[in-house]
Amino acid sequence: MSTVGKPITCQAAVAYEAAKPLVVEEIVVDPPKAHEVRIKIINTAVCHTDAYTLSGVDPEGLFPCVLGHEGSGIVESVGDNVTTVKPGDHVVALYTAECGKCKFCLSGKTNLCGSVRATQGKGVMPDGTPRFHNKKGEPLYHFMGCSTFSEYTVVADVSVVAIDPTAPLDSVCLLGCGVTTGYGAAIKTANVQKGDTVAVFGAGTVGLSVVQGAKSRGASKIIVVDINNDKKEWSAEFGATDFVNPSELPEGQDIVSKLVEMTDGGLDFTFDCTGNVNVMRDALEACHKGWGQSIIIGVAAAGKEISTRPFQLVTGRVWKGSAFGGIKGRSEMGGLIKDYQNGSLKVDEFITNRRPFVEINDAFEELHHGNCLRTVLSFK
Ligand SMILES: NC(=O)C1=CN([C@@H]2O[C@H](COP(=O)(O)OP(=O)(O)OC[C@H]3O[C@@H](n4cnc5c(N)ncnc54)[C@H](OP(=O)(O)O)[C@@H]3O)[C@@H](O)[C@H]2O)C=CC1
Ligand SMILES: N[C@@H](CCC(=O)N[C@@H](CSC=O)C(=O)NCC(=O)O)C(=O)O
Ligand SMILES: [Zn+2]
Ligand SMILES: [Zn+2]
Repeated sequence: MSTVGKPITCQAAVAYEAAKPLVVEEIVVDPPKAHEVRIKIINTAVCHTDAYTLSGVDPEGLFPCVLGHEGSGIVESVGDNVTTVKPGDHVVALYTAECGKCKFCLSGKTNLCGSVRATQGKGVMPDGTPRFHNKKGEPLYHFMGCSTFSEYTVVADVSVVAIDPTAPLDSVCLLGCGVTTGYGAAIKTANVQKGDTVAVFGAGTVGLSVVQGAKSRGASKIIVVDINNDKKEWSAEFGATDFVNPSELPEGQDIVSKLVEMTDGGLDFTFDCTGNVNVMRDALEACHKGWGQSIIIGVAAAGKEISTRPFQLVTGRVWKGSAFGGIKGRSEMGGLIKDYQNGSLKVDEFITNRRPFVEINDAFEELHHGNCLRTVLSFK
């Protein structure tokens, strides 16, 4: 029986309260309105940002909500005036929308899109209402315009991209965030060039994706900095030339001086992939005087601020940030999928764990373990 135009009751993981386990239960997902798309999610992974928001430190965090933003699936139905995807299309959800028409999209300067960001940050669809409610009839907030921790979700048409149907959904879900973010930060935001020296702080999926982006550009030195030695082997597999554990430096040496010493004065590019503001400072200060650029990717908790001596910038170091790797999801996802399919972009290598969706709380738990990069959850 067709579900088109009808509410769908399905399984989801609801975050009712900060810092509490998700509740796996049946929720009701309303049909898509105009310019909206209802997706049957097939796979979703858990990103550190989901854990960050669940922990309660995200100033935009709202409860109860349906988290999840690294997901792939199949379009179930579309609302009026949707022209870019159709039922049956295989898709990846996009937390960075691309409308192609707003000031941001038309600027040619950024991948940030202004079309749905305001309502996205308030946990509702562009008309100001949610499409989710629980069995008691209580509304549930959306998250990052995606909410992939539900068997069915509704997203804005600008927040979804159709992909090659031969691409395995249980791998390419990672292109919805972690892999794209790190890889794009290296090849787009920083635009690393052959021979450049690079340091990556934090060897999670995002950081290791920076590493593979830097390697693909021919960086001469790629130093991974992580407090967990278990990340050393992975770092080498993704292309790092060196690994430094800052907690194991000899007495009197700090990570900045160590990196400056290793690179004859500092790095061409550094990347923060930890979300720790002290690490962000180290990453900036390890840049080469005159031209080094430090890219902030990590997400820091509410109230945290970055600081450094202005002299660091006066003397030519540049501090910048990167969201979704500077990638425009609807224009550029197809290229990333091709890179994955032709073997030039590693994706499967990040999948350390697989679980049925009902085990989602275990996936959150293992995200905090050094031996896990990504857990991919499957609905069926
Ligand atoms: N800007 C954007 O568009 C995006 C930002 N993010 C953010 O990027 C960051 C990384 O995400 P993800 O890769 O999923 O996260 P992970 O938790 O998998 O990776 C972070 C890594 O940093 C390590 N680490 C923690 N503290 C330090 C430190 N002081 N020095 C060096 N290494 C440290 C962690 O070690 P350990 O394992 O021991 O904890 C871990 O290996 C997060 O803040 C996330 O919210 C994610 C996606 C998109
Ligand atoms: N809600 C947080 C901001 C979180 C944040 O910076 N998100 C990243 C993506 S993290 C993905 O895993 C991002 O792209 N931000 C740009 C945006 O438009 O949200 C807060 O308010 O601090
Ligand atoms: Zn993410
Ligand atoms: Zn736009």
